[in-house]
Amino acid sequence: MEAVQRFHYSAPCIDWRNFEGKPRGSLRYSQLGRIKENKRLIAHLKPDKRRDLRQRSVSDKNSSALLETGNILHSPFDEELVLKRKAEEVKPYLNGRSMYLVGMMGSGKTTVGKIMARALGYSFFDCDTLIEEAMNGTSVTEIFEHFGESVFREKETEALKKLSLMYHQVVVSTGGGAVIRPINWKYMHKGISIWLDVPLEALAQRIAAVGTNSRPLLHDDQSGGDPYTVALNRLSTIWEARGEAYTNASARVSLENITSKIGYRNVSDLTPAEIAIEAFEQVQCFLKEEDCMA
Ligand SMILES: Nc1ncnc2c1ncn2[C@@H]1O[C@H](COP(=O)(O)OP(=O)(O)OP(=O)(O)O)[C@@H](O)[C@H]1O
Ligand SMILES: O=C(O)C1=C[C@@H](O)[C@@H](O)[C@H](O)C1
Repeated sequence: MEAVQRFHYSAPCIDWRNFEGKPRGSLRYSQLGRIKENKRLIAHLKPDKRRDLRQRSVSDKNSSALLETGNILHSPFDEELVLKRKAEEVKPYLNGRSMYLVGMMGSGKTTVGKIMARALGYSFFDCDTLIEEAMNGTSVTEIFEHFGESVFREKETEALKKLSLMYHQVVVSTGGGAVIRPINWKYMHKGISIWLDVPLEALAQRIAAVGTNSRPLLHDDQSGGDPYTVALNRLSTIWEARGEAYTNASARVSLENITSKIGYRNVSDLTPAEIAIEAFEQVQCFLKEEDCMA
């Protein structure tokens, strides 16, 4: 319990809807002192060393000693507890409403969405998978190739409509482009939409690592650059066209902001569970605002 309290941080509620271009971390931190202290303590550690410490803290019976050296040196076990507790805090105020995760390709909607669903005791759906099932197992890439993007977008809207009308208490990982059609927002606003805002460079790194086979909009056989550069160029073009559409979401989870808040150096140091915890915090902020406006 104590470990939970040490790790606990409160999310600053920000009015990010005054969005101009790509948001960058510029929050007012209520716990700046603690963050600075954390930074000072771990600044000299490389990410793998920090992970090392986290791992050690799980196996070490006296793990509190490690935890006391800074709030960030928590173990996955602590993360689970915080996650569970956050989910329990939020759940009564959701009134069964579903959550829709939006964000660019590779932003972690599926990874984080599954964690959130498990913590809430909700079911999880991946919109791309539902479309593939509705097309008798035809993959997203094949749908794009054989039928074109417009058919895929129609199917995407049908899937979101069905999800929003037929299901409650679900977490949905939407396709990266679900935000571009206003009609889709009509369905997603029946629940709470959460934007996973990840810097393009981090997305390009993840995508370069796994390849673009299942992401037809990122295919680029012409440019011939290395996978990271190709992915970054394609993502930048897509971002230009739809970045602003993500701001329709009820809540924004900025990986850059969490990174500064916890005191990490890179967004790639964040675990999916840490991101899920922040998502619950931002949902709480949204619910409070909603309550004030009612
Ligand atoms: N916090 C994280 N740190 C490092 N890698 C991550 C993180 N979250 C997700 N990933 C990795 O990034 C890749 C994309 O993640 P995921 O499939 O969850 O994203 P997505 O938003 O659902 O993608 P898409 O919309 O393209 O289907 C996966 O290989 C996943 O393991
Ligand atoms: O960003 C996009 O437009 C897409 C993202 C994927 O999840 C798939 O929905 C499809 O590849 C299109």
